[in-house]
Amino acid sequence: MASRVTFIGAGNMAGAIIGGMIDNGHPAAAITATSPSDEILAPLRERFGIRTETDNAAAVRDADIVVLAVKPQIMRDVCEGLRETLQRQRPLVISVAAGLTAESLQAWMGGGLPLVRCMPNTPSLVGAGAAGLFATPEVGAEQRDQATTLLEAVGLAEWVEKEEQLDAVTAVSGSAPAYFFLMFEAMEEAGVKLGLPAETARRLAIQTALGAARMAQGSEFTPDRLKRNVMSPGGTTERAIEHLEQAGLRRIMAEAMEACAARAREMAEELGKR
Ligand SMILES: NC(=O)C1=CN([C@@H]2O[C@H](COP(=O)(O)OP(=O)(O)OC[C@H]3O[C@@H](n4cnc5c(N)ncnc54)[C@H](O)[C@@H]3O)[C@@H](O)[C@H]2O)C=CC1
Ligand SMILES: O=C(O)[C@@H]1CCC=N1
Repeated sequence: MASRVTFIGAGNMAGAIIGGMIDNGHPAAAITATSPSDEILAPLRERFGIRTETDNAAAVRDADIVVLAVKPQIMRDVCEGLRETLQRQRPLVISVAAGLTAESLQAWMGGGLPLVRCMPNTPSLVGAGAAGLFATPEVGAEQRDQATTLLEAVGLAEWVEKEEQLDAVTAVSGSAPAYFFLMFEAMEEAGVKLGLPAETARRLAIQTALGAARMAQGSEFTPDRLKRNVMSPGGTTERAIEHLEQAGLRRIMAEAMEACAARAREMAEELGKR
């Protein structure tokens, strides 16, 4: 029988995982999402046929897995509100919140719960998510498999050994869809300047990213080798790549990703256990 999964919070991230689960055949009747606002829940009910609930505790009562998918800033209130029910029910809890440490989450939930911290991303919606997972000592082998099954249903799931590695995962994949969307915007704008209609430039840029990702995924060649295969000596690509390297693309990426991971650490400090 499929696990009964309750999402506390029904926003972008929960919606993306739910959409991916439904596409992958998880029964809609075994998925519940909560939000204080039925206006948020109605479209999810209509689109996916899942169960919805405005009362968090009621939605947790029959859950095998509870996914905490609210903004980090309200996580403490939400966890404290669920403490009694979670301690009684003892489901596997998966937090997708950036930053918030297992120590804080456990303290707010009353402690000792099987807790997985997960950093997913929104391409989960189309089955192409990339998630990092970290298990606390309370998580048994079967629950680890449950978390793997849930996240693999919507993409790639990679376990990390140390909790702090999740901040790096946030920089590499959690936040990273936005880097590529920014790149699409920039390529479209530049394509328009070069004389293409915006829609044509956008379609070509997106299809090229898809093609490059599919070629690189599982390839026997490194990205560097694949890049060199496009660069004819003295040709056009060489000129573009030289420009990107000289303009400091690698440094810019490193700095942006360090800022991302630093913000996750900062959020853990700001919002952490009190
Ligand atoms: N958006 C993204 O790409 C990613 C987000 N995350 C994490 O996912 C979490 C949620 O982020 P988003 O989905 O982007 O936010 P969002 O703002 O889209 O969704 C939050 C949801 O929580 C609901 N909510 C508010 N108060 C609530 C309460 N008391 N009880 C239950 N539900 C409540 C809201 O109605 C909303 O549906 C965050 O902790 C974030 O760090 C993690 C990875 C990627
Ligand atoms: O921007 C954020 O804080 C969340 C976490 C990773 C992606 N979105």
